[in-house]
Amino acid sequence: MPATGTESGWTGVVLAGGQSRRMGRDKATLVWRGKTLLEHMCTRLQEAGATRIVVSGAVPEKGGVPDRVPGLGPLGGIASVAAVLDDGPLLVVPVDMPLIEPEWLARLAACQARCACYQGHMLPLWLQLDALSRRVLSDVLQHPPKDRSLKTLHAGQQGVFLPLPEQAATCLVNLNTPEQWQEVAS
Ligand SMILES: Nc1nc2c(ncn2[C@@H]2O[C@H](COP(=O)(O)OP(=O)(O)OP(=O)(O)O)[C@@H](O)[C@H]2O)c(=O)[nH]1
Repeated sequence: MPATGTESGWTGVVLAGGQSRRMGRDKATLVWRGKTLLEHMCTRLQEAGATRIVVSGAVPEKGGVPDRVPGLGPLGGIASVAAVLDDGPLLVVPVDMPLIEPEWLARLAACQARCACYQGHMLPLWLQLDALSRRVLSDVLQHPPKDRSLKTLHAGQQGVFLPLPEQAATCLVNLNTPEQWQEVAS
């Protein structure tokens, strides 16, 4: 199990699989300020209070929980991680948001919200898993759904979002393309 930390508290999960097609190279291994994006995200989660970090996706040289059913995107990655961990709280983040502020992750981890939102838009990858979403995830691996959107995890769960305030905008930068990467790296 490629995890570090203790068995108590909450587990931070970094989604680091996928194809990085738009970027044209593996986003997890891009180096920014002397560290890879994957290392940055692990650090952010630790700073937010995660007592264990798990990487989702077969990341070369870093270990990682491989996707059990390839091709299901982030939903499949999260389901694969949830399947190998105990029932403790999990907080999931993507690998490509290096400006994420630990403060907001800590707030999400500390409240009952399932997911953060900003200006009315859900941030589906800032995700906290509860018993219900774990049940949905277990079905995902056995019966892969047509709709692979993470929104399926939140169906019928309106009103359980943590709204991020205006000042959180800067940490929502998502690096998907070489242009976005250049902007942050330069
Ligand atoms: N474990 C796992 N993680 C994934 C998978 N697809 C995407 N991710 C992760 O989910 C987050 C959002 O990914 P996207 O930007 O939507 O997809 P991507 O594959 O990284 O990039 P594109 O190919 O350009 O769409 C990133 O942190 C990815 O590393 C997958 O199939 N498995």
